[in-house]
Order: sequence, then structure tokens, then C-alpha cells
Amino acid sequence: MTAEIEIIRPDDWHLHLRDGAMLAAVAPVSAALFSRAIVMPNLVPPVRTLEDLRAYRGRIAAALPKASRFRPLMTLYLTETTDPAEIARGAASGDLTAVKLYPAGATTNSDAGVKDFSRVHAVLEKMQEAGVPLLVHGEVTDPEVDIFDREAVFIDRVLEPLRRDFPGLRVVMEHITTKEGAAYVGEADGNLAATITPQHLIINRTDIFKGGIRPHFYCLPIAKREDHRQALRKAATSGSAKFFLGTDSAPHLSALKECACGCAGIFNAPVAIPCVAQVFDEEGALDKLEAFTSTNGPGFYRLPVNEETITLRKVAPDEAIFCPVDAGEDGRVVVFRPDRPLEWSIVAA
Ligand SMILES: NC(=O)N[C@@H](CC(=O)O)C(=O)O
Ligand SMILES: [Zn+2]
Ligand SMILES: [Zn+2]
Repeated sequence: MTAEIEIIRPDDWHLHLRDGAMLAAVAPVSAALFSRAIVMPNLVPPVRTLEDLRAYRGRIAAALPKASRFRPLMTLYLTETTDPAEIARGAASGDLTAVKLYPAGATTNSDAGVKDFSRVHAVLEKMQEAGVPLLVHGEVTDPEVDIFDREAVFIDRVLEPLRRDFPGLRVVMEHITTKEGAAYVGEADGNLAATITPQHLIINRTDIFKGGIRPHFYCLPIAKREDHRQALRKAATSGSAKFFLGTDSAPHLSALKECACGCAGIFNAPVAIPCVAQVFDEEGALDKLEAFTSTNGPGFYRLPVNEETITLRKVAPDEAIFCPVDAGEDGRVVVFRPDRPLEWSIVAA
């Protein structure tokens, strides 16, 4: 069957662009399709100050094709020494879109993150006042908590108390992976929203071990049981304005994933929209696709919706293309590839 749909040009509300040769390799991939992206600050060293942020934005601009109109929306990495005045300045100048909270040790390049949440209260106060959203990697780091429970426990131990202390703070629970996450966000007031990744709509934890260990299905938070995947698909396709696409496209050199202690992170930028279109098609919810990819995100971030559109077409499965991305002199990055054929492709962007 051939079908075609036109949707408002998508934005990516959670993206890792990295730096150096990797930035040069991956920035054009996202910029070819997405209009804007929330750029994650977990570089080494992290993006801690407005000076770092502006310098990084300059390096991103330099990595884009000349005619590109892609707009990186910049974030700061929250540490226990972040200066509240820096938040106020960033909000006033318009350079700062959001602040990212990594519990220290929770994920890739999170060592400089927060250990003691009481030490960031003054910053959160300032963000609440200035209307700057807090983006959270929602997993506890307590080694006693099973890795598959860390998101649900984070809601009880960290997120719920934090939202009680700062009821006016706007929060995005990034890359939710559980039915608890979907329910918590779905029932909350309008100050809480969530991003969902393509991979968490497509794979469950069993897929990570299908036929052997599959490093390119490993990201954090790790994929959960099938009932959680189903809950995420329901949330994404529900039409609720609280859920929107954040690809969490997170490239690592393949040598650093295909080894004895592989990095967490899935590079999906080239296939994110075809993957999501397929999920919505399977759920009989193509009429809700545009809300998830293109209008719910701007709604939460109080930004205008994009004016341009893109066209997607359902094609014969073998027409789908999976190109490895060359990350320059250092090597290759493997693109996320679901085990079943991809049936949607982008025909006009
Ligand atoms: N998602 C991941 O598994 N990895 C991300 C970090 C993150 O988003 O947690 C990365 O930077 O590689
Ligand atoms: Zn994360
Ligand atoms: Zn991420």
C-alpha cells in the first residue's frame, strides 16, 4: 500500500550533538529534517556557563551547512555550584532555553551532576521565577535500586518532592521508559511534560538480548518490559499535549559500544521520524503523529509552531535506507535499526 502524509516540520526536544568531529558528522543529519532541537549539555567538560553555552552554539553553527535554518535551543548543565544569577541572565538574554538535571552518575557524562538536591534549591527558585524549564534525567543512582526500577523510584524519591517544593517550576521528564512515568506525567498539572524516544516505542528489554547481546539497543534509561513499551505507545499516540518527541539521539563511536563495557546511547537521528511514523501507523494513530512530533513540544516551550511541512511515504520495506554515519577521522557510528523492516521514509523535507 502506498500512502503519503504531510506534517508540520518536526522539532527534536532532546538531542546530543556532541563536539568536534562527531558534531561535524551528526549536526547536518538532524538539521536536514528537524527545525529546532533542545541540545543536551553533557559534553566533556559540560556546558556550565553562558560563556560555554554561547561558544558551543557557535561550534554547532559552524558544523551546519551554510544554508541551514536549523535552530539549536541551548541548555545549561546543572551542578551544585551553578550560579542563580547565570540563570536570570540567560533567561533575560534569550540564550538559555532550559537547564538539565543529571543525578551524578546516572548516565553518560553525568559525573558533574547533582548529588545533594538541597544544594540546587536557589537555582530552582530562580528558574521557577524566570519560567526556565528543568529537564530531568529521571533515574536514581542508588546502587541498591535495581536498574529497571530506577525511573519509578526517582518519581517517588526525587521528582514528587521537588515538584511539591517548586509547584510553579516547569519540568520535562526526559525519555520516559515506564508505565509509572507515563501515568505520573499524564495525571500531573500543565507544568509537567515528558519526551519519549523512538527506541522506547519500538524495543523492550528482551530485544536487548535477542540472539546475543545487542549494544546498539543499549541506552539509559534502559528499555523495560513489554507492558511498559505498550504504555509509552499509548501515551505518545493519545494526542495528550504532555507527550512529545525527544529522540535522545546519542552517538558514540561503534568501537566504544561494541566492547566489554559499552557506552549507553543510541544514534537514531537519520531514522527517528520514519520509526515514529511506523509506530503511529501500527497503532492506527497517524492523525496524532503531528501533535507528537511538531505541535505539543512548541506548546510546552511556548514557542511558535514551524511553518514548513515535510512529507512521509509508506514504501516497500526494502526501500528503507540505513546509512552508517562517518564521524570523521575517529571512525563510524551505527544507526539504530529495529529488527523489523522500516516502512516509512521521508520524501520531501
Ligand atoms: N541516553 C543515553 O543512553 N545516553 C546519553 C545520555 C542520556 O541522555 O542519558 C548520552 O549522552 O550518551
Ligand atoms: Zn538521560
Ligand atoms: Zn539524552
